[in-house]
Amino acid sequence: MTLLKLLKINKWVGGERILKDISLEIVEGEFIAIIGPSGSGKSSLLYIMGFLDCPSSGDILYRGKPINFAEANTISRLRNEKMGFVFQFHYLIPELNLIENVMAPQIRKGISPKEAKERAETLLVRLGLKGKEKRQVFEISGGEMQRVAIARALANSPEILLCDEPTGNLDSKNTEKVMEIFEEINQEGTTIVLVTHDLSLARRAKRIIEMRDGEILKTTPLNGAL
Ligand SMILES: Nc1ncnc2c1ncn2[C@@H]1O[C@H](COP(=O)(O)OP(=O)(O)OP(=O)(O)O)[C@@H](O)[C@H]1O
Repeated sequence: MTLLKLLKINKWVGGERILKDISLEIVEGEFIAIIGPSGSGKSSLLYIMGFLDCPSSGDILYRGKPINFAEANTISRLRNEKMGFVFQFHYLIPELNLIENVMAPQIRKGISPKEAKERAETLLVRLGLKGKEKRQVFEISGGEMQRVAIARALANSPEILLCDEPTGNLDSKNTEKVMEIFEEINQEGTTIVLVTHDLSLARRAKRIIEMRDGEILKTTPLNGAL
């Protein structure tokens, strides 16, 4: 089943066409890596996939339904309920402790505090943070912060996890931990799109999309491409 379909997506920024006629289909359960040189449009494409930015032209379908960027409420509900995001910087809320950070998106969705707390606890344990649930964000390491960010991204059991250089600030040991978590949740059925500079990480995905100058240069293997 196709989860996300992009059809002839273009994005213009300040007179520059940064995405050029991008067509792409993401099937449920895929693990896709997007690679390419700096400035090739990887992040811009990921943002559009996550409805964080709107295209200048082209169509997007989520589970076959056209996305209308003018419907802000529908878009934000889809984003909150179906999508998870992990960025290079964790964007955790410093005023909240770790468990509260993971509870926050669930509370926003209307889940009861009791249920949200239980799920947050389970996720933090799963991500190796047992016993640190009540710590403040500044009381844990960078690798741990990124794992809390992943727990938060998984809090609402997203259908798709969109990750922009999630290991960009991590050492090799923490990078490995994060990649193992991604592989694990992908095996459990979560679709993943990972933007990375690192070819060795990209090779762990099931499909690699290579970008250059706002275009898809190559998709490996070729079968999923439109
Ligand atoms: N908000 C913006 N304003 C102006 N130009 C932008 C903006 N966002 C992206 N661009 C331009 O669009 C192009 C693609 O940027 P993008 O961040 O998508 O590339 P990238 O492949 O993710 O790069 P990097 O690997 O360095 O993060 C670049 O030329 C960039 O300068």
